[in-house]
Amino acid sequence: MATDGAASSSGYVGPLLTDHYQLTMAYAYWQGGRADEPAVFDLFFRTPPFQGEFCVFAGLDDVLSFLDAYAFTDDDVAFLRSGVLADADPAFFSWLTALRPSALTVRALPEGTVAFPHVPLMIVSGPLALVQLLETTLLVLVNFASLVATNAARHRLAAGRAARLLEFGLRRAQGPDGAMTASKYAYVGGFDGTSNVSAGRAWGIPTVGTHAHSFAQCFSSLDDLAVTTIAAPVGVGAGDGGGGGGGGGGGAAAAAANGAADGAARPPPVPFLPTVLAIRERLGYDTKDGELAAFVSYAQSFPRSFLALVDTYDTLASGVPNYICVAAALLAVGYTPRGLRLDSGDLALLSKRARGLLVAADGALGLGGALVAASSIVASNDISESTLHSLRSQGHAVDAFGIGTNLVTCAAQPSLGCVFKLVRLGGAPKVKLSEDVAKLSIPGEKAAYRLYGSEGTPLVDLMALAAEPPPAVGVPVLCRHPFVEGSRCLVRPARVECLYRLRDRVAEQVWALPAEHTRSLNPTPYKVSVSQALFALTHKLWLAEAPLRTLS
Ligand SMILES: Nc1ncnc2c1ncn2[C@@H]1O[C@H](COP(=O)(O)OP(=O)(O)OP(=O)(O)O)[C@@H](O)[C@H]1O
Ligand SMILES: O=P(O)(O)OC[C@H]1O[C@H](OP(=O)(O)OP(=O)(O)O)[C@H](O)[C@@H]1O
Ligand SMILES: O=C(O)c1cccnc1
Ligand SMILES: [Mg+2]
Repeated sequence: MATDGAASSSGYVGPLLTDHYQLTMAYAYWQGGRADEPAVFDLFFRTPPFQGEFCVFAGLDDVLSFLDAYAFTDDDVAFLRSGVLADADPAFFSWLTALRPSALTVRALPEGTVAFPHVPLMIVSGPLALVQLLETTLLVLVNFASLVATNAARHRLAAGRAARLLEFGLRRAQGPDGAMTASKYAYVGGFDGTSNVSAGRAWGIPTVGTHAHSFAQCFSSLDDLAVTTIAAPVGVGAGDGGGGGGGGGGGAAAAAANGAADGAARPPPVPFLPTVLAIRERLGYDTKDGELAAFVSYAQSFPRSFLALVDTYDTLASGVPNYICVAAALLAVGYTPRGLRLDSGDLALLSKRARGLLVAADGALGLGGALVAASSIVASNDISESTLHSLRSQGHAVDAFGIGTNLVTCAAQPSLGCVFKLVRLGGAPKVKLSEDVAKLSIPGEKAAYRLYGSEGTPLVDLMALAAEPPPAVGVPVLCRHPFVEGSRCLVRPARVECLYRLRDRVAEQVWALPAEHTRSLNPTPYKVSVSQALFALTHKLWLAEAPLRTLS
């Protein structure tokens, strides 16, 4: 994904995009002479989202852009002096403006890594007060990005590898920043394109689009057509205007086909409406003229990427037959149509019936399969992960799904609970205690490894102390449940992967996980473990730090 010139989704990202208490703590650390003590914080989640067992780590690109530019400006300082830190020693502000990201070390999973609970997604080391100041910003940059990337990956698992997935959520997202972040990280999570043109510009994500109901509504009869011809196709590959699914990039292609781009000599336009009407006659369709006129008009503008929304009036009685007439006429003229979009009703049933109509018309017109092959069926309308599972189990003929609201708003779970916890200070490991065992933090500066079995599938993630030697291939390593003493196993890895290194794209990783960890209903937990040394340290610290209550 291109990232140049698009440092982050939002203009708000900077040192003041933090919680008030981070600044007050930083001041107190500074005043107490502790600001520069070397500290290590882990950023991790405890519970995977969507009642699943995995999360796709995302947001690193935005985190690194934020850190690269990290510096308090004079304006920032003036604002803090006017309120948040009104009574602070002026020398603190000199310290604050001198802060630079070069004092930090960030170890992180690569963007798009499949991650599991408690294994740090990022480990940030540096002066205590500076790292503390980063907490909220890193969390806001990682939480939603990872949530939406995970949501996208789950939609991908539900739709299957072959389906094209198009993100249509801009109008329904949580504001412009939510929309931009969702478009960006849905792509990281495995979507193929977005309708969001600004995201296309910012990150090079392919943009796609069909048309809305309003376009069909604007035509009442065939008399609404300004012309009845279509530009003659020019050059080779007149019909190949890009990938299937939603139409993309058709405008330039159509302009060129119409001879509008450079004014160069073009062949004269060829008759089109008569061809469309002859096909309608031949197939014996009785369809709405206004809708047909709309499709003809759209095809005239986008002859290489014609994709029609077919449910404005009656999907099977009018929309699909009208699409067939225009698409077959495009084929007759020498273009390749793109497909149709269903946006209401029973999408399994309608997609199969639409495919049936396409097959029948293709046969009746003697097209040898060209109409069927060219015509992608796109479905939209409040599609969710569970709709995709249901459609798959029913059987359907959809080639591409346009998904908005449920994807970008993460309606099934609106937030991810990543946290940022101190695990080491001035050389000493630190824990945070909790009544809830799953909320205990694992102390110390850690390394993490993914251990693979002989079949190439991941078996377990192992956290160890950074100072420990890494596990070796073929050598059994004791993997202990971080919290449950009796739960442990010996793993003889066929492959050992250090998690804080470059990895494959997310799409491959989610499919590589055994299906029991990725199924949508009651998935089996993936094993996350700690080494014997880290287990011993964790439990020693818990005992040392936990107050011993006297009951009387
Ligand atoms: N075969 C199917 N199995 C399961 N869910 C489906 C199936 N077909 C469509 N859906 C889903 O059912 C819901 C249908 O919603 P609703 O009844 O509000 O739409 P509609 O009446 O068909 O269309 P609209 O209200 O946009 O005109 C959508 O979430 C859609 O994705
Ligand atoms: O349903 P989503 O997954 O959010 O996908 C985006 C929706 O946005 C568009 O229409 P819109 O919903 O604005 O109008 P409509 O309901 O009349 O189709 C499109 O036709 C989809 O239905
Ligand atoms: O291009 C489309 O079909 C589209 C784009 C955004 C939202 N709904 C549909
Ligand atoms: Mg809708």
